[in-house]
Amino acid sequence: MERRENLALFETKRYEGRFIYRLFAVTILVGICLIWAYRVCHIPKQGENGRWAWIGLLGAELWFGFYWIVTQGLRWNPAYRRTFKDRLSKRYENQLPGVDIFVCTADPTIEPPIMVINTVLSVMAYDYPQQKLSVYLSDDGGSDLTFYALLEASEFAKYWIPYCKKFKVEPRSPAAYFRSLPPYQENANLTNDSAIIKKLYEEMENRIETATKLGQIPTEERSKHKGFSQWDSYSSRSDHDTILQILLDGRDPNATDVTGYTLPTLVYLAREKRPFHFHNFKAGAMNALIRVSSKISNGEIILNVDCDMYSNNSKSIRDAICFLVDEEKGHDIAYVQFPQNFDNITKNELYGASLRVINEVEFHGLDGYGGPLYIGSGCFHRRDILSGRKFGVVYKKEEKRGNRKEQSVCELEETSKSLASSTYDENTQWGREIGLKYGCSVEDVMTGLSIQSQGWKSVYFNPSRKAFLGVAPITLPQTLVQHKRWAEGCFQVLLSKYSPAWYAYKKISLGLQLGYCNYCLWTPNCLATLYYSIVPSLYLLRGIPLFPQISSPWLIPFAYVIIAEYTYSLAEFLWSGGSVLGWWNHQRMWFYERASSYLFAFIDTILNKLGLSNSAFIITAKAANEDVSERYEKEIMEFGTSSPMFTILAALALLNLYCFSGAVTEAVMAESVARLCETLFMQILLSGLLVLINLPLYQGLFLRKDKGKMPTSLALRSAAFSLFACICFTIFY
Ligand SMILES: O=c1ccn([C@@H]2O[C@H](COP(=O)(O)OP(=O)(O)O[C@H]3O[C@H](CO)[C@@H](O)[C@H](O)[C@H]3O)[C@@H](O)[C@H]2O)c(=O)[nH]1
Ligand SMILES: [Mn+2]
Repeated sequence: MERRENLALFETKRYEGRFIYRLFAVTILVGICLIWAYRVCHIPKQGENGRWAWIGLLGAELWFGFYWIVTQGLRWNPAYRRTFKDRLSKRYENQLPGVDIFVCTADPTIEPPIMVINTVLSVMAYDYPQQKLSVYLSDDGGSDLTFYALLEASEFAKYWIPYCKKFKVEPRSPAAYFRSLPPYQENANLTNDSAIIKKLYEEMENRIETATKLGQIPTEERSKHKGFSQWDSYSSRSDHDTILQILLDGRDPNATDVTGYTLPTLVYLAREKRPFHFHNFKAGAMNALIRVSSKISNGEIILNVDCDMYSNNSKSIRDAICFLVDEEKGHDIAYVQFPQNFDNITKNELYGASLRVINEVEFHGLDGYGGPLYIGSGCFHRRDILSGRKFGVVYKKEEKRGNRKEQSVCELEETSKSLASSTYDENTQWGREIGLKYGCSVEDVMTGLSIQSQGWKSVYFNPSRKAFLGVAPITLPQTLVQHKRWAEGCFQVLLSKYSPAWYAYKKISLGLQLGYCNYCLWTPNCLATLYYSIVPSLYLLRGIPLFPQISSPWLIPFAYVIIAEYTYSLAEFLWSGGSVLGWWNHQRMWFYERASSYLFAFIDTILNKLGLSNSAFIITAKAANEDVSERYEKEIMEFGTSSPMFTILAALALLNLYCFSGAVTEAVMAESVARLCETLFMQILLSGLLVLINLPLYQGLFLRKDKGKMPTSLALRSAAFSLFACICFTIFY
């Protein structure tokens, strides 16, 4: 017999080089302490120039140093996982758990139905016993167009799934698969099967796109399916009954694909919406899905994906199950989170949307301390834990599916509908102790933290063939708005009952607490960043030094920390598979997010706490017009709209341009370049770097003519504003 270790369904490895990293981190910490010491020892005396600016810098540097320590929780102890799917098949092939897959969509215009059903098809075609698979589409848009597309998909699936199995197709989203075929196959070399399936797909795509464009479904299609009658009582997307339709029933012996094999169950759900009942965004949708699916398929495992995140790896469901059914270590694991990757990232990732370092470094770090955050899409959960099972309570395998067998599809639909009513949650524990948490714009992070705080572990699995690919935002305003929602949500978590800073204390490991805080403290970063990007530059304009002179030994810790940290961050980025220019673009986004998204998130969270505003969920667009897409492909920054975020970014960029050029001109005129460099070197460097990183913004303000440039009114406004700030400062200081 094999030894027990050889039979484990997964293994965990620690990163070998972590000791070298730790040594490096200690030297940085020494540098940081020396910088603090310099600030404290050299505070200008009362009445001397720059005293308050100096104290402010001390505050900013204390913050940055503290935040740097927090980020160490993500790098100190990374873990890497590997699964053994062959062992899983050998031991469990006939007793694999049922898996319910939830796909969420919310708006047919910014989440086109054709994209949604490609995701649905990709998860229907998982390499998994089909009778154990159920796919639910939750449509918060309540759109008959999306329903129509799903109906089409349920027909196409009968050809697509057997085709995928026969040819071991990857990826199993038809659109992505046909895109991935090399061009020469386009015409001659397509096998007969491929040609047929491609034609079927294109015809379906055509019908769906036409309907979407016209905004209505052909009458004959409408009359073909009784499901459309549920829209008769529909008045608007925020006011309608529950619409529930079991399109394919896995129990039905006639619901088979063209080769006679069972198809997965496929369900369309638009939960009830009423104008006077708050629907809690995605968390509300997920909770309705948990309840409805418990009646219909009651799969032990739940996978959630966003409607744009198709499965790129037909095996990942088995990977996840290796963790959850492992006899020795499996029962402590509540969820398995896969990274979120995107298939529309350009070479140098202009908007830093790849989440590269988070995926390749930081989440492995979290995994070393008890497991990653739950970040929504791409996460496999145990149903009973989401439904409120507490850690330590012995799991009783209850009778599955209840009396489902005796019910007809119609009965089942009718009895399940009430579970998706808009008032179901009222006066229940849903949204609090059961299901996903309400009231936070990152419902997932808060839910994951409360699960981990009970004692459960989670697992991060990052296979080399990416498990899920989605659509990243392709304009600057979309990116900044998405980051604002994330930052605001994470800050809400910090201030909530489930705060990683106090609630989780001693419930999760210190490393994991730091890891959570790293994200939960994104928002307050805006203050120190704004301070650092404004004050030293203004003082440069007045010629007042705020950093050590170039000949002073105190410059060494500054130089060391800056050079070592930037070199490390570049190395980490390259190691994660990025390019040098990609890193540079990331640095820009780092600055933009802190100076705008996080600032607005900060203000909104405070207002929210004071009861003065409500946070909304602004859904990220997944489609764009050709003009915008073209500029995205060329990596030209897209501004386009007038947003208060841009006013701030533009004002900051221009302020630094004035200060930098002002200082340089003065030095050249007074022929005192050497003296200037000696005393103000760090400030020149800082504002010079800010000018350099803002080059695309200056172009957008003054040089470009296309539709993606900054609006002229905004350019004038921010130019005037920053000029005014500089003049006031020089005159009145
Ligand atoms: O009222 C709503 C609003 C949104 N959604 C769905 O939620 C998903 C995420 O929305 P998206 O606009 O794509 O937000 P992202 O910022 O890209 O989403 C990330 O961040 C969210 C908040 O943490 C997570 O829920 C997601 O899974 C994660 O991919 C989409 O499928 C939407 O259709 C709903 O179902 N109902
Ligand atoms: Mn998304």
